[in-house]
Amino acid sequence: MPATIEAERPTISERRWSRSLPTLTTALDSLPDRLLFAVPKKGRLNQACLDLLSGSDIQFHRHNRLDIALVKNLPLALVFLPAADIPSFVGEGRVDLGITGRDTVAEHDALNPPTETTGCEEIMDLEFGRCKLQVQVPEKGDIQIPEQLIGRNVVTSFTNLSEAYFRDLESKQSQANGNTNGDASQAKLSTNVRFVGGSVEAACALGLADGIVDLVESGETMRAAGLKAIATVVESTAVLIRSKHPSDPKLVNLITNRIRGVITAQKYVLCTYNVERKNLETTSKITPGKRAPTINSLDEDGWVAVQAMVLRKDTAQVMDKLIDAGAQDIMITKLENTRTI
Ligand SMILES: Nc1ncnc2c1ncn2[C@@H]1O[C@H](COP(=O)(O)OP(=O)(O)OP(=O)(O)O)[C@@H](O)[C@H]1O
Ligand SMILES: O=P(O)(O)OC[C@H]1O[C@H](OP(=O)(O)OP(=O)(O)O)[C@H](O)[C@@H]1O
Repeated sequence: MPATIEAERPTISERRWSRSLPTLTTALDSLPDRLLFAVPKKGRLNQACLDLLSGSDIQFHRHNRLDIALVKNLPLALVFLPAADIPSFVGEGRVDLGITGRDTVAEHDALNPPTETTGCEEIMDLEFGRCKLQVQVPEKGDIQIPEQLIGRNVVTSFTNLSEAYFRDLESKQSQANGNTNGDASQAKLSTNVRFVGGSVEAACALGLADGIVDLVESGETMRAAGLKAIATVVESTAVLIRSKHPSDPKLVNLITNRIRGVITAQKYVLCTYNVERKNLETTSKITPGKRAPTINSLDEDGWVAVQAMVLRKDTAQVMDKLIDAGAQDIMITKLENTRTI
């Protein structure tokens, strides 16, 4: 059950609809008039996605254990799926829109290269869920570079990306050794890449692997397991993706604009201050705004009031610089929502 979105009482037709739902597949088939939007059902991206839907005024009621929710105020249905499966559903056009990690899209594409009609199109970087898929080895071991893992055991949940990564390494090494017999990239992989679904970091200590390929955010899990990173395979954040031919492109645009508005509001704050007109050129360079700062005259001769959007992460530095440039009465206001182009 989503924690931050307070569920409203379902309508009678929604209750009937959910009672009549035997499986997810038949449910999807019975929703021809609704755009389908996949969101991670659990895990690291789940809560941020629910917050994004709430900020975008996408109202829904999710019944306990049910992986589909009808949206009350738009012709949309949410489908709750494991993050790693979302690129397949979107890429094959079964679902129109989705939010997942860029790493999962890359993992899908490594096995199913996009064609003119299949594959996912990235609409927007959502700037949360930032992490790196990295090659890791025991900190105290003898392996220092990924080439030393060639021909050895590697464990991961990202087998397609890992195989592609080691295939590339093997092919480069083979060329460096002067091997020109045939296409090295088609040769059998000598590195043994094996799949595990979770707790990948335990594989080296348990003797299952010489190295792993796993996600790193803070690095705490990696260090706690006595591992160190020696290479990065992919850098990832959460992304909004769409299928190549969504059922309702206009609605896709509307949802995209709403989500972009929420993301912008999270990223920026509104900075207002008063400044003497003679210092305005300097302060405008500090706060150029997204397009240009808004400037209003003050009732006091020679003074103006300025408003501009500032990146939230730069707020303290911008305020320091404004003070040095002669600005006064500086205020920072949180943005609830935005619609900018
Ligand atoms: N430590 C992390 N920090 C930031 N983002 C992460 C982290 N781990 C995973 N992610 C992102 O979240 C996506 C989903 O990963 P997660 O491990 O939450 O999935 P899950 O397997 O569905 O959930 P769970 O691990 O709870 O079973 C990843 O593909 C990645 O994009
Ligand atoms: O660098 P950190 O901040 O420590 O995060 C990295 C960990 O997060 C993910 O696992 P998760 O906790 O989602 O569980 P899992 O091992 O079951 O996938 C990932 O697989 C790492 O183990």
